[in-house]
Amino acid sequence: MQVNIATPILQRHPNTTGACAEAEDFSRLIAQSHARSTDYGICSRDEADYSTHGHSSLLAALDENRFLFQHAAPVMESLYAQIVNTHSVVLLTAANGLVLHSLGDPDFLDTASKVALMPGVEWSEKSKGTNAIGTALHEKRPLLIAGGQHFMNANQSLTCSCAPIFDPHGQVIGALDVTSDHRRSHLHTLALVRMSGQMIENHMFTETFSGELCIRFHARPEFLGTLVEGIVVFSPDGRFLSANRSAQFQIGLTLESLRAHTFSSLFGIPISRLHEIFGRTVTQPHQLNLFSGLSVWCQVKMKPVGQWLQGLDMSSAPASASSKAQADTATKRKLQLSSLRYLDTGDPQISAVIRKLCMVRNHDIPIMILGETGTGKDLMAQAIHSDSARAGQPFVSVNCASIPETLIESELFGYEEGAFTGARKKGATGKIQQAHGGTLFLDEIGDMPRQLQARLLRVLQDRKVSPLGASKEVEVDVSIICATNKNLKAMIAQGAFREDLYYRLNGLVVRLPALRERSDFELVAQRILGTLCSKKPTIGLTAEVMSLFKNYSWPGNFRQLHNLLRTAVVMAGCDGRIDTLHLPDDFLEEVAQMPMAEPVDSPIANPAMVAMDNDAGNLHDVTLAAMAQTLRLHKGNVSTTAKALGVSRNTIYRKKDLLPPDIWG
Ligand SMILES: Nc1ncnc2c1ncn2[C@@H]1O[C@H](COP(=O)(O)OP(=O)(O)OP(=O)(O)O)[C@@H](O)[C@H]1O
Repeated sequence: MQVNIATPILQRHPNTTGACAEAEDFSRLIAQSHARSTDYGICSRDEADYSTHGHSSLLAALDENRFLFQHAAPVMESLYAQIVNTHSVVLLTAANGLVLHSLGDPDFLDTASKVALMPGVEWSEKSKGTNAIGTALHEKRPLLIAGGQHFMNANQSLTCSCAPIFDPHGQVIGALDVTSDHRRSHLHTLALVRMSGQMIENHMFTETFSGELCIRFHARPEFLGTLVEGIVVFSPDGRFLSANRSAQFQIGLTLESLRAHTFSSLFGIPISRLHEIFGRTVTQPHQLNLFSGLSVWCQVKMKPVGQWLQGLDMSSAPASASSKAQADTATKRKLQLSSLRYLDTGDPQISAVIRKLCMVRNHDIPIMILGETGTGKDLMAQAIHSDSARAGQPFVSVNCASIPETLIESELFGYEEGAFTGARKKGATGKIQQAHGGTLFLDEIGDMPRQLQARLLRVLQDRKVSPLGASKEVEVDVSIICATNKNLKAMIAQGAFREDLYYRLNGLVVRLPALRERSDFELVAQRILGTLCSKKPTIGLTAEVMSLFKNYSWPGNFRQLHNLLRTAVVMAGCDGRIDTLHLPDDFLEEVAQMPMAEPVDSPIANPAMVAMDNDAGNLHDVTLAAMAQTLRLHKGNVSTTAKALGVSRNTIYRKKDLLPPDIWG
């Protein structure tokens, strides 16, 4: 087979200098990969195996790689936005080369290879021979594999740029790849892919070590806060925990070698001097010298002095294997318990909501959760609290709809002894005060009586509460989350809800999708079954039941699904399979009366399109008009527009050139 060795590798390897050495290095790498491919028993003339791993394996892989997926998905969107219309596909794979997610339009490929760029197909070297994904994962370095450099003839129409992705502990957990037709390849694509991979790694790194002492540095101050800054984290007593790839590069040591270091051995000063030098919890850049003599600008994020000193052990002993293991275990435990992440089960709308919530975490921005009844607003509020710095403090929930109007004032604000007839002898602390230091969750805020809305507004503005009958106000420090299934804007228009209160509460508004809108139904149902049968559940749903469930509208959302499954599990037993005979008659009757589901791209499935079709007549024009209108409504956001119209994002991207340019966000 002809191997093209002229294509330069776009990565400067630490042990080589100059383009010649790089080309030699690369041709050796390709030759070794081809030899491995032969050893795996692959023949270059074989027909490529494009079979998928199956839907349930893919779901399990998505669940297992949720941390990676959650951080990679938004980066993939922006990477794709940069290469849209270049006949390319963006792929995310797990560490074994299994494609987890793809963005883009493989229409440029012939039918067989089109299928290969889909979730569920494995691109390891063992399965496809030399290819960018499998070989980059094997070599643990970014690679561009073009046309004839692929081992199998079947893949030689492709050019692929791939960067492996490392987790915050230096393990390869997946790969990011852009694949295009080999005649349309661009050398700069690999640089884009590498930068995007680095972005994903930095996001994961920062989130994993959010509570640790974090030093960001670069030799040039203008690079602080950019993708290329080094990030290194230490425990409060100065033991090295981890460093991102840029930090390893700048310091000139691998993660393994860095583990023998402490803060003081790396930066040449005792950790106890950090507060003296930097003074505040988030600092201005300051110059320090690395042990190699290189002077770098540093920005430090650390806990306030009191908390800091509590954890400070001045011994600064080097990190032992056991301390690393402890740090790893603590990080893993934190990841497992992070309940926002637990709720992120793969639906893109929910992932987007969780991403936004993570961005505002710990900024005490009031959060408003919208959604139909039973969509998990309460659960989400608890997850926000337990993932925040206020997690150890109270989470106090007030259901404004369930407390009688006459009692809601005293419930919320509390009262002093003898404040009113029937008051308790010693008075009572109101819910707002009970939440001091923690989070106050105002559920069904749309049902708050109008005269109390003004009092609540004052509390939010002044951060003080005055219990009934009290002469003094009490200061309160609470983070506010509210939820409603009502249309507050319509209520404002009708004078039933105060506009000023609305704008106090809506720091970040998130909408939870209804169950029928979610794409992760199977995983969610399996999770609920898991909670209902705690001891090694083997229970599942028959294909017929799953199909019924997927086509049902679920007006009661999770609550309804939960109740239905609870009864069904009792009937079927935890080792059985839930069949239609385990479902309640009224549910089956309702399902039987439902109209047949329409294909999602059909105008019949989309009332907006139907309405316009009557007026216009040319379906194509109507479709474009509906897309333009919806894109405007969603401020150019393709994902939410696609969801609203019930079409794929690709359908919208395909029409990009036909839509007015001013509507893109
Ligand atoms: N993502 C989820 N996975 C599994 N079960 C869930 C999920 N979200 C919510 N539930 C379950 O659904 C039920 C209703 O959830 P929750 O009370 O949070 O909904 P809600 O939107 O606040 O409802 P309402 O508007 O009626 O107060 C609860 O039993 C909850 O445990």
